[in-house]
Amino acid sequence: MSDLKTAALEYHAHPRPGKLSVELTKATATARDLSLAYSPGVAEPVREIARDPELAYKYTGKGNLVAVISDGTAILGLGNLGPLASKPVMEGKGVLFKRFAGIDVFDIEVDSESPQAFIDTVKRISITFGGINLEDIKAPECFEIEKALIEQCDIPVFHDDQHGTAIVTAAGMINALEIAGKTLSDAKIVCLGAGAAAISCMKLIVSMGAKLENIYMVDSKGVIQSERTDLNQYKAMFAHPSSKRTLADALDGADVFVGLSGPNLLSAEGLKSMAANPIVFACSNPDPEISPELAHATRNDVIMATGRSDYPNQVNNVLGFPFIFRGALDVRAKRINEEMKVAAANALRELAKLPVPQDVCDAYGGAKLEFGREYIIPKPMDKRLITLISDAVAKAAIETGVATLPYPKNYPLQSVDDVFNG
Ligand SMILES: NC(=O)C1=CN([C@@H]2O[C@H](COP(=O)(O)OP(=O)(O)OC[C@H]3O[C@@H](n4cnc5c(N)ncnc54)[C@H](OP(=O)(O)O)[C@@H]3O)[C@@H](O)[C@H]2O)C=CC1
Ligand SMILES: CC(=O)C(=O)O
Ligand SMILES: [Mg+2]
Repeated sequence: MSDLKTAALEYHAHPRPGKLSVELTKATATARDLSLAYSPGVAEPVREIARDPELAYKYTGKGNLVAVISDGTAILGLGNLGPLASKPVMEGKGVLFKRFAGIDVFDIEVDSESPQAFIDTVKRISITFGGINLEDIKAPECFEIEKALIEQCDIPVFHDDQHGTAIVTAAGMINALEIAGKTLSDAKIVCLGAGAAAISCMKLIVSMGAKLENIYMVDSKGVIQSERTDLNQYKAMFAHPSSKRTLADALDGADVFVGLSGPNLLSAEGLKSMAANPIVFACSNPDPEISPELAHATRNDVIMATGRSDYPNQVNNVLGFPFIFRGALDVRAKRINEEMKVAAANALRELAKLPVPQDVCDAYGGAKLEFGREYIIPKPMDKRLITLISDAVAKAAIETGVATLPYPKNYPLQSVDDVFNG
């Protein structure tokens, strides 16, 4: 077994299985404590919540509890391996929510026979939570599922692979283009993949200034263009007249490659045919569309990012979802709207340009990190993410009328330790 495989299995198995546990937040040492926590005292908040459902936020953990829910149909880039196999990833998302934003998570893996069964299941349990993070659900079903749940639930419902990925990709792409001396409005962009992540990423960058006619989306059957008759409505939004048919056709002269598809699908030849200072976001997990080693060996002017933690420029939704939910929960937003997403992308993009604190450099091997080809986007360990992104999201929620609480007294948060000092 490879070192990483052995270490990863050991990490998950020992000293106890999994990565998360439930912790107590109140005293439980005495009979008196138990008579408050459970019978008879627990009856008092029950009566209060029955009288006024909003009081669930006051007397239970609802307001800081997010459900991470999957059906296991698109686990990372590993494919449809079923709900149980998705559990390590969902627990992993729980780790990130807690570590970076102080948010409690129940991971829920749903064995559903249809999108409607999944929707019904999630709807029925949604009252337990302050928010719902949908994860690793394949396209096109994910679009219908998310839309229905947003309509039916009065808490934020957010498909992370769509919007978390889009926010982080947009931030990284705008910064990488700036470093390359290019602009989003002129960039020729190839997106390999036309699923949950790809469709949402391309929609967000169009809303931030990219031109639809400059985007070539490529699925497993080739370039998405007007003569295709096999496109679902989501792919069809990106069809335009073009003589390009293959990934190789699309890459010729392109400024940007975004991979949201699967492993090793971008060849050295394809990369060679791109324009000067090509930007390559090979975001498939765990194995990117092209390895950074091959990309750098192929061209010395490439600006390279992956979704992984072990290379520079990690374009991964971990830079988004913990902080976006933190901001949304803290103003009790009813939904996460487009303005909140754009605010998050802009906050992330701007943070990359600020001087990087020494503790962040130390967590990544000690070398000085500075805005440039090897540092286009902040690192997940940067404590300023919660300060800036959660603040931007909360303010956007307030400004657009989806917040039901005022700007929090403890904002902007200086660290995750500030969360309950409100
Ligand atoms: N770095 C990050 O933060 C994130 C990365 N991702 C990565 O993006 C990838 C897709 O995830 P997601 O969108 O959720 O999954 P989906 O199942 O929704 O979409 C997968 C897409 O990949 C396409 N695809 C698969 N094989 C090929 C191929 N050989 N050539 C061209 N296209 C191909 C599929 O094409 P078709 O439509 O023809 O079937 C489909 O459009 C995964 O690898 C995942 O790890 C996802 C979210 C976040
Ligand atoms: C990062 C992530 O959510 C994915 O690869 O699916
Ligand atoms: Mg995912």
